[in-house]
Amino acid sequence: MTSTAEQAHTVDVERFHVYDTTLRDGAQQEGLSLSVQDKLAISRHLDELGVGFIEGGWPGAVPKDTEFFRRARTDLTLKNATLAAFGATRKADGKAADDELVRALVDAETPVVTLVAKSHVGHVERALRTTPAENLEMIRDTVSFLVGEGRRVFLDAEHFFDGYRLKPEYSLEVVRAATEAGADVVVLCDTNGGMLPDDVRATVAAVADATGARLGIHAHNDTGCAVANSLAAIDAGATHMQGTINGTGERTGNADLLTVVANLELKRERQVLPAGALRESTRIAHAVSELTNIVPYSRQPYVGSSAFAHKAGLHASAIKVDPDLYQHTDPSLVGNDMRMLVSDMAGRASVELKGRELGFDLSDNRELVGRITQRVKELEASGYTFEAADASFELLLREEVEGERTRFFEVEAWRVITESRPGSEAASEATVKLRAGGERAVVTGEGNGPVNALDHALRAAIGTLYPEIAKIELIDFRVRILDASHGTDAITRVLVEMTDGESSWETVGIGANIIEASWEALVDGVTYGLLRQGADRVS
Ligand SMILES: CC(=O)SCCNC(=O)CCNC(=O)[C@H](O)C(C)(C)COP(=O)(O)OP(=O)(O)OC[C@H]1O[C@@H](n2cnc3c(N)ncnc32)[C@H](O)[C@@H]1OP(=O)(O)O
Ligand SMILES: CC(=O)C(=O)O
Repeated sequence: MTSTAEQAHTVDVERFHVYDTTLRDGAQQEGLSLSVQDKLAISRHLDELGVGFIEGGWPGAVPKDTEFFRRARTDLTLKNATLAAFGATRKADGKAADDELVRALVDAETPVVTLVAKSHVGHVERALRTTPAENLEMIRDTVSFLVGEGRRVFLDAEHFFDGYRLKPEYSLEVVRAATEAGADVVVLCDTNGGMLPDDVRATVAAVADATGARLGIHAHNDTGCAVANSLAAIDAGATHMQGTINGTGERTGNADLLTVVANLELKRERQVLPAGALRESTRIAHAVSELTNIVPYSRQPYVGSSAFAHKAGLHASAIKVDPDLYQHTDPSLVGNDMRMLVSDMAGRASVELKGRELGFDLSDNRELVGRITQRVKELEASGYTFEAADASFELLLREEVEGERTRFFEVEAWRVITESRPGSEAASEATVKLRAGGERAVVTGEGNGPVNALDHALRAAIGTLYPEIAKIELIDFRVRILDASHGTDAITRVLVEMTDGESSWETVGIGANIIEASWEALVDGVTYGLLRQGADRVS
């Protein structure tokens, strides 16, 4: 079952196990439901990242997981990772060989089986409702049966840290029983996620000392310390780390594997993934977010879109000298990018760096940069926001650089009416009057709402002159009332997101009237899209 590539990788994988449980514990997150197809796709990403082990699920208990392991045999070719099936020790007072769920683990045909076992005496007595001695027997019997079936066994010692605090001798007995029966690694689990790094470090060191077993760590994030606890355990000698991509998992989640791995490689100088693989982490974090249907967390360490985004003017001015002055590491090492945010907190350096990001060299024009900075501050004070509307900022910047606003058409007027009749849904009709290519157009459009109707009318008015508009699509529309105390009199801010299928951009509009704000954002969005498409201006 081991390919040449696997053998070439064996040394790294064995020295330190990066064990991914996104497909099992990660899928225990509220709201997350993975199909077999999703699991296969995520496995391929995990393999590209170079994790050593992929825990695919619990065969026999969860039908989808049984099917995943069946499909994996034919549909999954792994270069780096080894598949692990997860399950529990046999039931009390039975035999592992006769236990249906244990047999399902064998039937999954994975090289590795990870067994969850009780290691807290209180859980043995109250949750398993058996004796401490029988629990040890369940562990010995199940581990040795699976080893006899040719499986490599890892043992997840559930509630280990709480159990060790209550009755250390019993928890140590569990570690010894598992290793004596043939388990390769005993993974100490902070199942309830209540530990802090000092407890974890001290316990792992004491258990290693008392048993000599190879230890792993499985940390949950209930105290916000899952990553710190994983690192503490590794510092204390654990050589196997379990985590999930983006930290998904039961309750508050598991240790984010990407953060732990980046910390090990970049802060501890311990290579735990194949050379260069860390640079794939941002891409893989986003691919897994997509597959798990979870909006990426922008403030996620290392891989989040805000992880290297800089808003404060003073930060930007230092970054202009050297990015290291305000960044803890080089974003490219994890496949991320530095970004400048332009807002009312920007200074000249922010605008200059943002300009550079957009392809404008403003370095020798202090007066121009100062003017743009001032305009941004004034516009933001009136309700605009440019950090979320890069495209509106670029149009403003071009206006200042080129001395005129980029326009593909001149709007003369627009109007919308919305009609509601009993028994049918309200519908809108918009009229747009504009000039483009030396011609005047007066066009109407219908839609299920006023913005939709305006969008249709605008497209109809310029579609012949600018066929590129067919590629441009409105994909998101967000409205925010800026001064809630004014109720319906308040200023409204609208953010519009558009795409041409290759990339997306956001624009902003404000107004006392929601439709006025929307129209401004819509026109800027279409203008920016035509600019991106390289449309020839004919107005
Ligand atoms: C810490 C973790 O996250 S471990 C992973 C947890 N994951 C899951 O639970 C997801 C999959 N689970 C399932 O599909 C089901 O819960 C099953 C198939 C495992 C069990 O289902 P059921 O038999 O219907 O029982 P239920 O879900 O109520 O679980 C209780 C049974 O599990 C036993 N049990 C609980 N913990 C363990 C354990 N660590 N090892 C072995 N058995 C255990 C209990 O003693 C009880 O057995 P009993 O019915 O013979 O008294
Ligand atoms: C095994 C496991 O998922 C836990 O103890 O949290």
